[in-house]
Amino acid sequence: MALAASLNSVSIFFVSLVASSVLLYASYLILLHPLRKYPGPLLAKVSDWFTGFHAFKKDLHLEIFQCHQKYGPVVRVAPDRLVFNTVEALQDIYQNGRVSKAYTYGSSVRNNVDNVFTARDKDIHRARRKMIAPALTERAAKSFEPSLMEHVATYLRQVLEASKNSEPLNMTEKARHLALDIVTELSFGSPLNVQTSDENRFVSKALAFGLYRGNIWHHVFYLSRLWAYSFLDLLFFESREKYSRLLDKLIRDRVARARGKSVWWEAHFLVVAGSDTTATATSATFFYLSRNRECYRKLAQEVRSSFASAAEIKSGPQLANCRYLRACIDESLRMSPPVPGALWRSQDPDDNQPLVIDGHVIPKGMLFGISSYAIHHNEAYFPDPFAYNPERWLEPRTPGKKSAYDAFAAFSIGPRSCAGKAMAYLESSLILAKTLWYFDFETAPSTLGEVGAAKGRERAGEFHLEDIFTTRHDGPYLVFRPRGELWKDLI
Ligand code: HEM
Repeated sequence: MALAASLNSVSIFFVSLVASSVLLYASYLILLHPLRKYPGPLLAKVSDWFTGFHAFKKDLHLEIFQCHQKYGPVVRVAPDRLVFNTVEALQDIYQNGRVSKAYTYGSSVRNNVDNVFTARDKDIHRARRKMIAPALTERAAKSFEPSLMEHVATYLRQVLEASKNSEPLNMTEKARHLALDIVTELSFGSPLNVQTSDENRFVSKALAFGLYRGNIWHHVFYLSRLWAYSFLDLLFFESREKYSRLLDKLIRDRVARARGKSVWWEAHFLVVAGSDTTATATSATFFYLSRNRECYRKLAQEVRSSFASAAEIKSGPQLANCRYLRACIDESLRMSPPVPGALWRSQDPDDNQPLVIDGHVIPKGMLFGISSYAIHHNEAYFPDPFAYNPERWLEPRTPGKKSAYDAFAAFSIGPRSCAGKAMAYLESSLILAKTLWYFDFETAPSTLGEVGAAKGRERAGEFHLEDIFTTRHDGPYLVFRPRGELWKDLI
């Protein structure tokens, strides 16, 4: 009896100790922490689980947008993290030699080998970027173009086949397969052929799972160091291991001898970086064009009057002169950015001068970033931000006024911005221009036509994205009609 009573008081003592420590720590985070003056949700001030939970729900980009609406241009979204939403902050963060990628990128490092994406050290990053740069310059994109065209032709033949009996096509699926074939050919010199065979289609799922898990770790970093890592790996071991073996084989055949070498990780990263991102850009553009018929008509007119034949649709001055095409792609990237969340950064560890971001002195050790989705919907830079309006990209610059281009962050900016931008624009321009050359298209009838439109939100005109660092999405389902006899080129 006496033992039970003393055990009871010991447990009460420990529970009270834990509860008061938690309370004390929460009070410190709210009242005394260096970021205490910044507004934000209460849970965010005391725990990483605010962003962690939304990363888990895949809606963190929407939540950050809502936070800016509610709290203003600087919001505390975790005990040690601030998100900004201005052009000044975009420059101060990403064009700043005193700022590095945050430690959270370490959660994507495998076997202690950094790649161009994870490297935080500037010298290591420079070396990695130099390694991949020759494959991604504008000139390289041009010399890769014949292979790219072959994959686009395969896609066009599939569209033609479906058009014969007005079969609706899911453009997310088409764009994903096409982009994966292109980027694997670019990285390894041989494609996975997912457009024509389903044998390797599991790769897309394996990549998406890795990105989703990594995005949660970016926000609740310690999970990457805990049991969850091995547990989830065990759960998804098979497809990940299958993917690693496939990658091993592709690389062994072409570029390197063994897994674990740095080239293995660079090639792996290029597949991650260049597949779903470009697929999002093209599927989103198809979505917006199918719903904004005036934009569709203008773009079709531009493409059909700029070239005399399909063979002329290739990189060069004629394609570069299709300014409306570029405006449509940029407007889709604005409304539905393929990397929609905050790219976390911190002050260089060896820099001890005060760091100022958009007029705010940032205490050392804090993380900060900008969500492309949020800044792309900031009314100060993009009036009527939920309207698809490619014309905004064609307006002349007004001196002294921030233009759309100043706030465009789809590829990020600065030394860590996208290395594959030229390839991404070439790929999406060719896919869209060639599709509009050969076909007319419209949204599929009935409920299929609604797939892709923002689920459960009031803005049905928006292409719905799930944030997994890059994105997942579905649709739009489109029905194609060949234009005259032009299709005969394709067979
Ligand atoms: C529309 C398509 C694309 C978008 C929107 C996009 C966006 C981005 C963004 C936002 C980053 C910065 C990530 C960060 O700071 O954490 C990035 C980095 C990168 N992207 Fe892309 N990307 C696209 C396509 C591609 C393609 C096709 C490739 C190559 C085949 C590529 C290769 C890379 C590489 C190598 C990096 C790392 C750069 C560095 O850290 O130095 N991307 N991309």
